[in-house]
Amino acid sequence: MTPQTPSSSGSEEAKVPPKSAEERLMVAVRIRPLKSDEPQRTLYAASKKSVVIEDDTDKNDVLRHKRGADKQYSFDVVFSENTSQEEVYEVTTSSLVKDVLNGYNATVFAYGATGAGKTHTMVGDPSAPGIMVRALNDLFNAVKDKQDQYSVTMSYLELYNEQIRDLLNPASGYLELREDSRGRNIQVAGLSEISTTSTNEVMLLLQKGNKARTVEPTAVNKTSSRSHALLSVTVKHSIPLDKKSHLRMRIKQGRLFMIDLAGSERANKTKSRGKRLQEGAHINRSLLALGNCINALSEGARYVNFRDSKLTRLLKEALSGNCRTVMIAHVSPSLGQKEESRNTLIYADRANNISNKVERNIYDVSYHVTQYQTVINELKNEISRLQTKMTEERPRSAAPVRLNTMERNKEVRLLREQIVATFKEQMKLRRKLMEIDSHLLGLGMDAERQHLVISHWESRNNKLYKNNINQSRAQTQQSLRRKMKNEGFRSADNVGHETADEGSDGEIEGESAVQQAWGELADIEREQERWSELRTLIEQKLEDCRQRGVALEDKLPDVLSSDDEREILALMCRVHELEADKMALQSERLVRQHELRRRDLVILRYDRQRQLCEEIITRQRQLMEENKLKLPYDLQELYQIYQQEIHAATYADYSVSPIVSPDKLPPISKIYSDPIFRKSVSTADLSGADGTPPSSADSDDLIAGNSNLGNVDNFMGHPVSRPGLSMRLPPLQPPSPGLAPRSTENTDQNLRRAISQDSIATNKN
Ligand SMILES: Nc1ncnc2c1ncn2[C@@H]1O[C@H](COP(=O)(O)OP(=O)(O)OP(=O)(O)O)[C@@H](O)[C@H]1O
Repeated sequence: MTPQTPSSSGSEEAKVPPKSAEERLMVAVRIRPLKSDEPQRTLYAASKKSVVIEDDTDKNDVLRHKRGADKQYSFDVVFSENTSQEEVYEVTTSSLVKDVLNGYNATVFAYGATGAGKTHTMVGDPSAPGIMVRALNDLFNAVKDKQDQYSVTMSYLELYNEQIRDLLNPASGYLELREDSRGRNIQVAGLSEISTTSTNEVMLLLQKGNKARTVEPTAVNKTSSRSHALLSVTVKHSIPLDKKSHLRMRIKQGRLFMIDLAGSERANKTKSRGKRLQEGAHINRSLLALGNCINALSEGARYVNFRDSKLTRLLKEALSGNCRTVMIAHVSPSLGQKEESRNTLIYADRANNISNKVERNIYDVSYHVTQYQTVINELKNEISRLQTKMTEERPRSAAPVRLNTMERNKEVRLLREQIVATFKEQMKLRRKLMEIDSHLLGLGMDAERQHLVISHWESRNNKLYKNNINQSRAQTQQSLRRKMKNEGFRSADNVGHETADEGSDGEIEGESAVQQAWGELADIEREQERWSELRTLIEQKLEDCRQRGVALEDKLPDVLSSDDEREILALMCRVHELEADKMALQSERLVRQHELRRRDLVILRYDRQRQLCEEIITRQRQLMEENKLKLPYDLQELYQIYQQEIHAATYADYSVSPIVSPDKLPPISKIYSDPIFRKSVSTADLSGADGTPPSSADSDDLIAGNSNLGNVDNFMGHPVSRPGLSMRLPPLQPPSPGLAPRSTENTDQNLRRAISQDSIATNKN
């Protein structure tokens, strides 16, 4: 959603425009129509962006009237009483749906007093469907014809009396809200996430959920929602990064939350007693917590207490995280609801000041050969089991035909659909597992890089890192504490009196690099733990799904009676087989890619060795020339053959004849300055941009994988020389496929620092 221009608030003050990286919460106000039993109006839409609450003092009181006691509030948009459901959806939510398809998170929530029209806006009725129905419809229509690229899951929960219930599976009882130690990643354990791409199915699910919701009549609203309802739809878009195979994918994942809050209420107005009263108290408590959060956020408070209620914990991301959020505040125009309407407008006005940092959720994943092979084997087993069931097993009992043809056909069709559905679900879960494995692999590589930084530092300090990881971690922490203490002492005593024994800048830099590496490593370990847990969960789901499939297949022999039916199921198996074959082909391609990468590495190594030989020969020849040594004939011949070989390989494609005479002993390395040679030797950045022979510093840039870093020869002000090598050597590591989304820049710098420290130490010695 492109946020609308910020409007002035209730106090009519101009607002500071939001920072470019941030997006302000959009606030809309909807006024519901006056009811027949509500004789007097007190509130109206003054324009498309403002609402007026009339002063209810005597209109004949001229003096007071003149003072302009009517209060005007301005918002991003104000919907008057006769605004259609469609318009409300178009203005507030339709753009959010597009955003979600593009990988953004978005939330739209309805806020307001009881009976103000929240459920009408969010759910509506069959003749005037609300936001939830329209958004789901648009989402599913958008992905309808691209089911291979999109996966959509939905969940629907209610928060009733501070208890969470799954509206799609109410039998599951109360569910627990979980979050990590930092209060992030809030999840409802055991909530059903239903995966579907059928609009009809999703509408049925929504209806089912709405029926399960707790609704009771009160004096204010005959169908008062006694709970907060949260509908969540997650859309995952997988885009292949290599055109032919699906081995590397770019994933865009967006989530849309649609929330119908319960309305705040006054017990004397709702005439609530007993259970209703208790519900009202819970509703009010959670809305109060929400109000407090809105207050704190609108004032830019550094600490906002989301922990006061489950509602605020669930809304945390929408109010302060990576999420585009729209609040639709609902008000009644009735004089009898004036206080409630005023309160709603005040909170809506405050919410106008809240902004979120919004970014797209995009990440790349690569699938790996071994993962593919396991999946393919498992798929093949499934298929062969299914085939056995079809061909070998006849109906167990020579059962009389129990059902008529139509019923039987229906049964077979149903069974077939169920088997296909479980198969598809299995494929999806297997892909998910592969994604998780890929991510874990990426994390493992990240961890490896950090270990490398640390082990470099440790080896410089003559410690054996691998045997003493825990000890090393403790030592670094100890040294960090020592350093902090020193710094505290220094700052207290006024900096500028540093003594020589405090170590060189290089040591301090090295130490901070290693400390950073330990920090990164701890983060990576935590993330590894989280992803491993997720893996276990998906594995469990896959096993459940597989069991379901087996149970369905067991029914096959009983229902298949004609050869036609067997034929249809055989075709179905064929489709599955083809799917497995497709995966096998993808895997083969991956194997070939790996092989090519491995060979590239071997070539690079040979090339490096050859360059070293060239350098040695060149220097020897220089020495011979300088000392006027006569070459023995056989050596001369060898030089000649060698030179011809090199030039034949180098110039083959360019038809440039080498003019080199072995008698005059031109240095062989002269060929390095020839651009054609350099081009042919390697496409992997072997030469400097200006055509000069690359330096060892360039080589380090390659090792560190970052050619933008500064010159290592002058790293941290220290001259660093690399004896013996005047030419650039290609990196020994092949470029790793774009696996992990984590940034490696810091690691690279740290690694370079650690390596540079080594050289400094070598030079000093
Ligand atoms: N814009 C509207 N147009 C027509 N009828 C409306 C509109 N808004 C609300 N209503 C009607 O007003 C009544 C109360 O609305 P609704 O149930 O949506 O209120 P609510 O804010 O969800 O209340 P609660 O918090 O008690 O659940 C319903 O009968 C609803 O159909």
